[in-house]
Amino acid sequence: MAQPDPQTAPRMIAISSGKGGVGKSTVTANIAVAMADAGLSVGVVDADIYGPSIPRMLGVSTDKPAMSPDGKVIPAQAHGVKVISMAMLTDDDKPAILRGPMVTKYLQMFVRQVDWGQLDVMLLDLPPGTGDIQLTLAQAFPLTGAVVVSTPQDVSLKIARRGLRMMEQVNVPILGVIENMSGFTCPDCGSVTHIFHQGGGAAIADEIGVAFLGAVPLDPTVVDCGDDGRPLVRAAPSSPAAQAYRDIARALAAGKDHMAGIATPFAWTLADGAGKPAPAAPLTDGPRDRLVAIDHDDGALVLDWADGSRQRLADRDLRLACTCAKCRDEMTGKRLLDPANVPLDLSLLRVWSVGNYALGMTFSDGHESGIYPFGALREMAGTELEDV
Ligand SMILES: Nc1ncnc2c1ncn2[C@@H]1O[C@H](COP(=O)(O)OP(=O)(O)OP(=O)(O)O)[C@@H](O)[C@H]1O
Repeated sequence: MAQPDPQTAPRMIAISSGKGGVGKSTVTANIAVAMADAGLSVGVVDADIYGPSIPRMLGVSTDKPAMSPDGKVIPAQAHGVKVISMAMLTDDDKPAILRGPMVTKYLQMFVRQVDWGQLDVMLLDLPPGTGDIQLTLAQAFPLTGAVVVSTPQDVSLKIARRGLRMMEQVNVPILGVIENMSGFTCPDCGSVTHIFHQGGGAAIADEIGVAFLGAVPLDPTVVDCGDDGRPLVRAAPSSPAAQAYRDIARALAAGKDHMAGIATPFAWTLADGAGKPAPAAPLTDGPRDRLVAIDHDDGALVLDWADGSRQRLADRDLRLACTCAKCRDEMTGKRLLDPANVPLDLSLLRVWSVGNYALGMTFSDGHESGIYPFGALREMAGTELEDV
């Protein structure tokens, strides 16, 4: 598999929320147009498979998309933004009833089988919650990071905190928190009055140690704009909410987090070295569970971590540590794999990235269903040398 070029791979940003109706899709549509207005090439994947609303908000047709001569789906386009959505593949009044694996298939298709051209930024409007689709995305794609949208009410903020923790667990960097419907914009004089609590989004961002990207005021015009397919940044560019969207878009487009750690995705065949990721520049901050280099030497995988430590994990130990459903009972955690059945001379054949948070491996006994999260690898007893 070809490695993405950090210079040309788009920033892939997931827009998420702990609960529905907090304005995540409205934020996505507006910051996409604000980024396009700033000269960036922007694609939006409406990953809200069960309730797609991006086409309506951007005013794009939900007709079945055309195909390019090389068999790719041609995205719709509006306000300088390319869009693909489930709404283009289903009838308006038929809900998408899909099981997890089908959702994964569609999302893969939306990202990889669409004729996006050269994008600077790809925004993924996630469905609300911390379920299957969010995990699927984190596993399947090398997300640059995720943004969490919340309203100022305590319940919404509490749920947002859960979303932030989930992203942390799967090693998706959190680019920041957006507080939406924060204060009310008077339709007559344009002044903003804080009718709910204020500052909860900033407090959560502070608590988790991530950026607070901005507060978007409640503005009745936003609703009409969403219904008319003309985002607020176009319909009322001088309103406080439009200004807030533009500031958020600028902060997200300029982030310095891109491709921190080794570039993903990669698939490395050890025998001939094909696809081996190049070492990344050392990181001065960020999570310690981030790989900056990977090698294989004398029957062991050698992992260099962001905090400067190096770990050597023997091929056979890695095979024995597999926690897939064939090797470990999912309910009791009891090991099902009998070490006597694992050859002493077993070796590692292939290593690949799983999202931004784990490695997949093929061993010489043909086993390849295990996923090794970075956190779990770090906890494995190997030879760990601090500060090499
Ligand atoms: N800043 C705002 N001021 C006023 N209305 C807003 C604002 N942001 C969003 N809305 C309105 O709130 C409603 C919900 O917004 P939206 O569909 O973007 O939420 P969502 O979080 O994507 O919801 P879901 O994911 O559950 O579909 C819409 O009617 C939208 O126009």
